[in-house]
This record gives sequence, C-alpha cells and structure tokens, in this order.
Amino acid sequence: MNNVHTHLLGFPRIGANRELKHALEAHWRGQSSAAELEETGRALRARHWAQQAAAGLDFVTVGDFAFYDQMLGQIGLFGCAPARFGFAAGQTDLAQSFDLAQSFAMARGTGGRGADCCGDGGHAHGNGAALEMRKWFDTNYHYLVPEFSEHTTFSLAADRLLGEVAEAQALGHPVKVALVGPLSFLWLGKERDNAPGFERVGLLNRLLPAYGELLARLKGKGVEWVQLDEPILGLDLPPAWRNAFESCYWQLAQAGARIMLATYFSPLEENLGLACRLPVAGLHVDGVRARHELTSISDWLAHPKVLSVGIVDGRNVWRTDLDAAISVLAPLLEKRGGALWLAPSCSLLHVPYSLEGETALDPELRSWMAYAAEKLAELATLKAALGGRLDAATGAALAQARQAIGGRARSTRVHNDGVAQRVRALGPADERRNAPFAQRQRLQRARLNLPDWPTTTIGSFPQTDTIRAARAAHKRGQLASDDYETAMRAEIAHAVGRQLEIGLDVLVHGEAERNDMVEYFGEQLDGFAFSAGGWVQSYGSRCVKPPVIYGDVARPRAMTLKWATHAQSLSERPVKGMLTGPVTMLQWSFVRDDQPRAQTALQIALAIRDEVADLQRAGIGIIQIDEPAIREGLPLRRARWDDYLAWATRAFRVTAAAARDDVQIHTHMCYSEFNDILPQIASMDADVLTIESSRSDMATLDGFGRLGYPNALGPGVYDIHSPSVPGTGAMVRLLREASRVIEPARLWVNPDCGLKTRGWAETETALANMVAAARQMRAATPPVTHRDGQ
Ligand SMILES: Nc1nc2c(c(=O)[nH]1)N[C@@H](CNc1ccc(C(=O)N[C@@H](CCC(=O)N[C@@H](CCC(=O)N[C@@H](CCC(=O)O)C(=O)O)C(=O)O)C(=O)O)cc1)CN2
Ligand code: MET
Ligand SMILES: [Zn+2]
Repeated sequence: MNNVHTHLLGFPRIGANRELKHALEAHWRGQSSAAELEETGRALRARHWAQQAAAGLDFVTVGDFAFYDQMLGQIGLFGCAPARFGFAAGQTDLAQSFDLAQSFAMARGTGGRGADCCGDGGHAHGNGAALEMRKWFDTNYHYLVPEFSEHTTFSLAADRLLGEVAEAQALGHPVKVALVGPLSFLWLGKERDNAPGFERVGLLNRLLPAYGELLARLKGKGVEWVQLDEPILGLDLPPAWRNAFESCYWQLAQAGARIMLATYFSPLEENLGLACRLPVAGLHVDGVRARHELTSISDWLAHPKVLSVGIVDGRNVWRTDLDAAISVLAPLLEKRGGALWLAPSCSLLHVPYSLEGETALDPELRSWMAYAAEKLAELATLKAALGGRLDAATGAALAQARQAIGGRARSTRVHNDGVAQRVRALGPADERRNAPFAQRQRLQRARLNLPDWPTTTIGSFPQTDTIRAARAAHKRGQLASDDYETAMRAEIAHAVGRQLEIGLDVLVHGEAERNDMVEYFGEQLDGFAFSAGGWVQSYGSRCVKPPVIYGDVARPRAMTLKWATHAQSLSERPVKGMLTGPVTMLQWSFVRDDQPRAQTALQIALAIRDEVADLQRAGIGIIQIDEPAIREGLPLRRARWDDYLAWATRAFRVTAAAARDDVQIHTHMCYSEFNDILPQIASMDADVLTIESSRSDMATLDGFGRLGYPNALGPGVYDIHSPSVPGTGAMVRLLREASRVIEPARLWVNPDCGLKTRGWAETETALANMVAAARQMRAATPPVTHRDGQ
C-alpha cells in the first residue's frame, strides 16, 4: 500500500492582489489600526490554508506567515530583540510576543519614521537603527538580520504562533508548523558589540531550551510535525557549525514533536551523511538542485525516517516535467517501502500566486508555466499517479503536462539562430576596451571636463504617486501613449532641472519611465515575457515582478535612447545613460532551465551592448551599466565561484566593450559585501564603480585600498534607505576617510544607491548637502590635474 504525502515548506504571504502590501502601507500612513491589519493577516492565512487543503495537501503549513519578515517573526518568538530597542522584560509583556509596533520598529527603525509613507522605512543609524537587511541565500528576498552578543538571552514568546496554530485547527486543518532551525537562525544573524573571542554558535545552548519548550508546547496542541529549516546544510560550513548539528538535534529530539528537517537551494555534499544521521523523523531535500543526490540520500536515510523530496521547482515558474518526475520518484518510493513525501523544492515565497490572473500572457507561454497554485496542482497529480490512482482527471493532467513540455522543447520561438551565432562568434577583442584605463581616463577627462570630486547620483529619482498613477492609467488604456510620453518627458525635465539647481556635475534622467530596473528592459527584449500580476515579495511591503526569460534574447529596437537624448538636450552637463547589466537582468528574472545561465547572460550582454553603441552614437558620453546583483549571483558553494565569476564578469565586459575609449563606463553595486570578490570586480574594468558603503562606515573601501583597485571609485556617502537627511559634515568625514585609501584623483561623490523610494524634499536637501561636501573637499585638496601631471 503506497503512502504518498504532499506538503509545502512555505506559501507566499503578500496576497494574490498584494493585499498585505496595501494593508501595511495604509497602517504605516496611519490610515488603519493594528486590529485592522491583524484582520487582513488572519484573512490571508485562512485563504492560503484553504488553498492548500483544496489541493489535497496532507497538512497546511503554519508559521510561514509574517507581517514583514519571517526571521523578524522568529526574533519575536525567541525574545532576542537587540537591546537598543528597549523591549526589555517589564517594558512589554514578552509572553504576548512582540506587538506589531515593536516589530515594525525593528524592521524600519525608530524616530521620525512616520513621514515616510512608502513601503520601506528608515534605516537610521544609532539608537533606534533598523535591523540590517540581507539577501536570503541566492534569492532576491531580503530578511532582517538578528543580532547576537554574549549578552543575548532567549525566552519563548509563542502566543502569536500558537494563535495561528489554533486558527488553522479551528478551520479544521491538520497542521505542520514551519520554523527556521536553531543553527540556521544563528548562522544568518550577526555578531554585534562583542567581547573578543565570542562566536554566536556558542549561543546554541541558550537557544535550545526555547526551541525545546516550543516543540513540547506544539505537541501539546496536537501538532504532530514541526518542520525546521536548516538550509545552511547546503553551505561550506566551518567545523564548529557542522559539529554543532548532532548535539543540537539530539537535544531537540527529547521534546517529542516529530521534526522534518528541511534543506534546500543546494546539494548536501559533505553534509549528506550528517543530515541523514541526525535524530529527526524526516528529511526534506531539494529535488531540483540536488537531484543527483536523491538516490544516495535514500540509501543513507534509515527507515522509518521519512524522505520528503522537493520535486517541484520552488525557484522558477516552469511547469514540472511530470513524466520525468515520476521516473525519479517511482524507484525512490519503492526503496522507501511505499512511503514518500512530495513538496516543492523550497518555500513558494519566491514565485507568484497563480496564473489565473495572467490573462495577458501569450497562451502558449502560459501553458509552459506554473506559479504557486499550479505547483500545488502538480503535487496532487504526482501523488495520485504514484499512488496508482490513475483516474480520468489525473490522466488528463499528465497528458496536458506532457503536451506542454513537448511543445516547449520543440518550439521554434525559443530559438533564434542569429543570436546563437553572435554568441559563438564572440572573441577576446569583443570583451576588451581598446586602451587601458589610464589612457581612457585622459581621453575622458579631456572630453568631459569635470571638476575634482565630481558629484553624481545612481540613477533613479523619486517614483512619485503621480508617476505611478500615470503609468497605471496608461496601462489601463486611460492615458494615450503620446500623453504618457509627454508626462514622462516632463518628469525627466523636472529631475534635470532639480539636479542643475542642486549643482550636480554628472546628471541622470531619473528613470521616471521605468516601473523597475529589470522589468523595464525585460518588457522590450525578445525572449522575455512579462506578467501582469506575477508579484513576488522583495522586502516588507515591497514587491517585484520578475520577467520570464523563455527564449533567445535579442533587442528589436533601442530601449532607452529617446529618454537619454531628451535629458541630454536639456543641459550642457553630461547626462549618464542608464542601463541594467546582463548579470542583474538574469539574476532578477525567472530564467530558462533549458540552457546554462552563462549562455543566457551572454545573450543579454549582446542586447545591452547594442544599447551602449546606440547611446554613444547619439553623443552620450557616460554610460552606467548597473550590476547590483553580481555578488548575490554567487553559487552557494565556493567550489563553483570561479566558474560563475568568469562568465558573469565576461558578460559585463562584453556589454561595456562596445564603448569607445572616450566614453566613460560606470557600473554600480549595492546590497553586498564585496571584499571576497574584489579581483573579479576589478576585472570588469569599469571606468567608475559606484558602490554602497556608507552603512559600513567606509569599511568596504579598505579592501579596495588593500587590493590596489585600479580604476575610479564612488563610495556611497549616504544611506538612501533612511529618510533622515545626512549632514555635510558627516559626508566630508566619509570622503576624507575614503581619500586615505584611494587617491582623490580617482574618487567620486555619490549616494549609496538610487533614490526611487525617497521623497523629493529629503532628496533635494540631502543632495545639496552632498554637493556642499564635495566643494569643501575641492577647497581643501590641491587640484588633481596638477598632481598627476596631466
Ligand atoms: N527587480 C528588482 N529587484 C531588486 C531591486 C530592484 O530595484 N528591482 N532593488 C532591491 C530591492 N529594492 C526594491 C525597492 C523598491 C521596490 C519597489 O518600490 N517596488 C514597488 C513596485 C515597483 C513597480 O513595479 N511599480 C510599477 C507598478 C506600480 C503599482 O503597483 N501600480 C499599481 C497602480 C498604481 C496606481 O494606480 O496609482 C498597481 O499595479 O496596482 C510601476 O511603477 O509602474 C512596490 O512594491 O510598490 C522593490 C524592490 C533588490 N532587488
Ligand atoms: C538596486 S541598484 C539601483 C540602480 C538604479 N540605477 C537606481 O538608481 O535605482
Ligand atoms: Zn543600488
């Protein structure tokens, strides 16, 4: 008798129509109460559980919901908020869990945040500084980073979680609770204000009693299974962390609840034996990224432990090849004595809700795809087929999948011979600028005639409600294309005017016409499809709509030219052309799974390269090619870094090398630590690199200095995540620090990142202060041109 179960690791929470986003933003604007927000959360959870039950899952998953972020939720659950928020026992009833105001304070910082009505809040420094945001493994989702010190204590505050369990049970659902496991929770945090020698893995003994107590209480509430996510088992772990697993899980085993240990995003490799040995009731593995390990995992995992296979891709939007899946699963099922759990590979947080709303998608393309809802249906079909229940509906679903998979494989629209040929023909000269940097720098100086300490911004100016409303009206057909274009030209003129008034040296057009830096280009490139409602949470209430790359990429026509030349026509000062680089386009899209990422990256590189050529032909003298995602594209295992970095930096060079020597290429990076990939960043050979650094107090820059980074650098002098306006003095201090590491002749003055989430008032004051800082530096340092003898 086969005993196939289905479950999921986590479900998206923002709502099919981004209900949670709208409710959060209304609450932050003061337009709705905490109770109203709680009610939206409750309704969303109920709806999502109902969907899971309707898809025949054996459990609904509880614990994956969060108003802002799940890691933040766990900071509340285990009572380990940083002391600076002052939520010490006594000030608040810890047993109640954090209330909403407290968790938003940690997410968005405290002090003067009310004015910031937008999705994200501030990340002010000092007392009420928000928790740091970091990318969740190699995804585009940001989590809030827990902070640990030797003073950190943990105390269980489970009311919120237990309340959600009770909600699901009251609705009649069998419940599995999902949490981040103790070792991944500690690993994903950071150490702060520590005595030397302190390592946060040492906090495990303090943390485990809280987990143990929670497991016992869940069991008491009738929760049979608790999923503990330990995705770090797919990383290269230092010995202290690896060694901690066994004792950790032996201790948790005492609590009684059945633990499903969940791994994902990466093969287990040297941790495979360890993961199989741990005293847990079940092990979930990523059947997409670790498919080649499934057989050995099944051999190592002793009965009666349950094997859960993440057979449906939780990171992409393609339909599962169900025939192929069955041929992988059937032998496993036999090995496991007829017992197997099936699931998506990871939480479905990273894919949109349902194809139902995607009426504008080409029907053939749509038939190749599966969002969260369709992935649940795939699980149901697999369960029925493996369970031997080949009823009519299952047969029809299998046939439909077969047809779609076959159609996609044979489709002519996926392949474009011209593109393939162009990629094959790429030679070494196509990825090299003509002259070395020093020579280019002379030519560019002569052409651009910029002052020392040149000031610029990263590209976007505030995306105001007016801009978004105009675009929405245009999309709905209520604003004619000409009128939309006129409105955007006016916005661009406004942005240029403000920049001239502020006194910036290198201008930008402000990106008003872009919904998003990736989606905007995806909408204009062949081989990309874009969705109407395919929203995915990025952080807090902010979402992105990743385009779908389904075929060979080509650029039918110029994408940015008319906006760039319009902006340049308004001023004598140089306006930077603004492009998104090939690696970021790839990383923030749903990608093809029928060819290597490297190949797709080169195709995108050629398309963007053509845009570089068009811009320079039209007289644009500076072109920025943004690559903020280059670091997060790194494979999770170090052994695969070199290969990735080789093709990723090559794709960038192919894009940039279309530029003549007197055209200045900028690139921009943010959101990451760059110290471990500095030589590769240098190999990209951009003339100017603008980089996020103010939050690290310029520490990022030390590495660049030590390495002898050869080209020009614009270390961000103020944090654009905060609505608080930086003072001139603070920026002067940062610039002085920077000039100790990089000689002034190679330094630029700019913010950390784009300004699209900010308002105009704060932006103008902040930039005026930044320009004043640059002028102070000019007054205080001898002119660069004399010093290097040019
Ligand atoms: N793809 C991507 N990934 C990234 C980043 C990025 O910029 N892009 N940056 C980092 C993350 N930072 C981010 C910063 C801001 C937003 C953001 O502001 N998102 C917007 C949506 C942006 C967008 O696509 N806007 C569209 C659609 C806007 C919209 O919601 N329109 C309404 C209608 C509005 C109206 O009627 O007034 C609707 O469709 O319902 C547009 O401008 O056209 C949001 O959540 O609100 C997202 C990520 C890392 N990852
Ligand atoms: C996330 S990097 C953003 C770069 C883009 N040019 C902007 O200014 O918004
Ligand atoms: Zn940026």
